[in-house]
Amino acid sequence: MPDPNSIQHRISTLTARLHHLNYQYYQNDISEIPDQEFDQLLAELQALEKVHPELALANSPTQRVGGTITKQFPTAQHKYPMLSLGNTYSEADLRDFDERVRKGLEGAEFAYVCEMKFDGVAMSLTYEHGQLTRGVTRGDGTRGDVVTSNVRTIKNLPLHLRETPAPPPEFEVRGEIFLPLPVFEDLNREREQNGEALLANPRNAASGTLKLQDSAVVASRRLRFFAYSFLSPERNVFPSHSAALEALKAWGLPVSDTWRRCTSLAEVLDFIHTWEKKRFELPVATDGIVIKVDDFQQQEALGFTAKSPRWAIAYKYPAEAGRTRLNEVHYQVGRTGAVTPVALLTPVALAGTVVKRASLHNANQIAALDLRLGDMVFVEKGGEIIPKITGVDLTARPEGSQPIQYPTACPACGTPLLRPGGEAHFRCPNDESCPPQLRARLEHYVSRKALNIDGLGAETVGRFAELALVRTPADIYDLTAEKLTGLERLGEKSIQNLINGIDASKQVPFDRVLFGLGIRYVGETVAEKLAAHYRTIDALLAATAPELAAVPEVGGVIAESLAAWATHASNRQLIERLRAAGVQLALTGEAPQAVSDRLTGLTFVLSGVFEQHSREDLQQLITQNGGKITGSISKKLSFLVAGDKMGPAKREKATELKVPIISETDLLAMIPGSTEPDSADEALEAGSAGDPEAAPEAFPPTPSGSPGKQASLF
Ligand SMILES: NC(=O)c1ccc[n+]([C@@H]2O[C@H](COP(=O)([O-])OP(=O)(O)OC[C@H]3O[C@@H](n4cnc5c(N)ncnc54)[C@H](O)[C@@H]3O)[C@@H](O)[C@H]2O)c1
Ligand SMILES: [Zn+2]
Repeated sequence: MPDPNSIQHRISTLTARLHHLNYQYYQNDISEIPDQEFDQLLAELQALEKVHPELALANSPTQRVGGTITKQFPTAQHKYPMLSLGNTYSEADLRDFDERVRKGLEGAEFAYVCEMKFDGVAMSLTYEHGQLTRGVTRGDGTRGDVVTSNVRTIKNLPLHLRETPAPPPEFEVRGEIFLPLPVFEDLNREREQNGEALLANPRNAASGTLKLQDSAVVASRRLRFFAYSFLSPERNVFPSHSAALEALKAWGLPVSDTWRRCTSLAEVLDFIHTWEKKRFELPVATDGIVIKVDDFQQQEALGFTAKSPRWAIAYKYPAEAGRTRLNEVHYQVGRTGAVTPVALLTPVALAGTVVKRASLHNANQIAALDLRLGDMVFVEKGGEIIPKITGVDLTARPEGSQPIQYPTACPACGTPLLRPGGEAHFRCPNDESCPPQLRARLEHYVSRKALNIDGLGAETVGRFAELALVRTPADIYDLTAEKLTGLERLGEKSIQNLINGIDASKQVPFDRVLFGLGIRYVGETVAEKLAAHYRTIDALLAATAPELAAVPEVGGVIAESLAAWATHASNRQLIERLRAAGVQLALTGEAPQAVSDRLTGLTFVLSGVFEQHSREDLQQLITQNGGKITGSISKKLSFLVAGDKMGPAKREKATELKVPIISETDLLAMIPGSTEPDSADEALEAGSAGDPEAAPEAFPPTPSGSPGKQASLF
């Protein structure tokens, strides 16, 4: 018997991790890991909770639908909860599902309906007397956001239904809102040209669009809808799901005609195999198929778990792999000089998109794969994540090919590259004048989490850099309307907006300015800690490396990097020019700034002694991220954060009330940035499409976001 303490620990770690991933996924439209990995973690938690139900935390992600509601829209209660779907990647699991259904129906005959699983945003629509009256998102499954005016802009969605056969006076339709693939590709092409980060997938794009407040903008985005379920207060309107689908179609609702009624598991598997490749010809992203028991009475007999129906399951297709030729390796230079190799491939269709580039991470990986130009390589792509090369087809290796020689000089400025001991990346040390480094630093300076200059996005500042209008952040403050007049694509209004934005950025607090300087390893959290500790840039730059290293959260590596930065004359000069421009280089007020609202709606009790942070620091972290500290343990409490030497009474009470008990590490895991070594910079440099910055202006990763991908179904 394994140690129950370690199981309890694993359960609480998994719980916190999954809560965090759900938050990122539904609120911010960010997938930190591929779906398949997420599903594995969830399956592990389910398995542990099954064996140790007494250790399961209240609120467990195995019991809850992932999304929540936002503050931007009115909300409404769902008449019938909008649940999730159990899912699997294996045919063996489908056999088990079939077995369970068979048992549940006690040998009665039954049929399935197989449908494509559209990868968009779940929507509940109400029709009254044939008129569309309401559109509500899944939200937390019980309540959702009322987004009727946005939904009304969807062109293939009828506002009035056809009357034959007569629709019931009131009913609900559920379905998926999505962005057609060609529209998505257009959008990304545009973004690429503008130098903006690409949207990871059509689901993010659809979800971001639906969260917009301005329906006119939503209308311009060409969203579409597919209906896949019918619900009504009147029972027995239809005998079966398939009959309902036909009626929906007759009323004029868009129903994808890809569905099929299957009378055996063999037919279901055949459907799965048929669509495995063919689905990429559809104009909509799909990530699997949904299998539902057809007969409504049988559905009712089978019922639901807390989270999903027992009469349906989703089969998800595994990450797509392909084989194509490696033509070239391109070397990108990032903000801190790190050189990232990117493979340029003969275009290959993979997971519904055309893949032309794949990440190679670093020189070690090229060597490990023994890659050669002209090789046929295997490329893999999960739903979201940037494609990667997983191997070489040695049988197709061109004759006389030579291992790829990693460059010894910077591809942009020619400076010999360095590879400090132990690091994976080669670096261009010419941080003072290597053009891509300068440009990336400017982009970082104006980015949302740094100075967030209105009217001056990454794309514009990049253009200014190319035109030699700006070289360093200080040059931004020398821009004037005269200097900008006459530039292409920059009207009078934009110029005024930009100048106002630059002016407003002088009010941005010191910690964000410090972050904006783009000093290696000084990420958001470290910048905050340093600003809080030293209060002024002068005090900070006067500190020695050992002094810096003594600040909580600031390790030796960060300290060395900062101290080295401070010794450069050009950096000192930059600071003086920013000072002269009026940029905040010292903390002013006392009140701690909100950093995020990742913990909004959550309450915490801290108890015991903590290892990594003082209790005060943890309290501050929680409040800065929107959470609340309360004194006593009640049923409503979201989490008890247990430190060393926590009193047994507290633990007992929390256990009794089923309040999840989490560790300091679990808490920190919910607040990204609080634990990461700030070399997360490296990941950003690679320009990943999974990058948190991937959804800027046009698709705000809404601070108080709304559910992205949602499950509905009934
Ligand atoms: N990568 C991550 O970090 C991360 C985090 C959270 C969730 N996820 C992914 O999201 C999934 C869970 O999301 P979910 O709860 O929204 O469930 P889901 O997406 O797996 O399944 C339910 C959804 O399928 C949709 N759907 C599409 N076609 C349908 C059809 N024909 N019939 C019925 N429903 C149909 C519905 O909108 C419903 O919302 C997980 O399986 C995981 O892969 C990933
Ligand atoms: Zn260089």
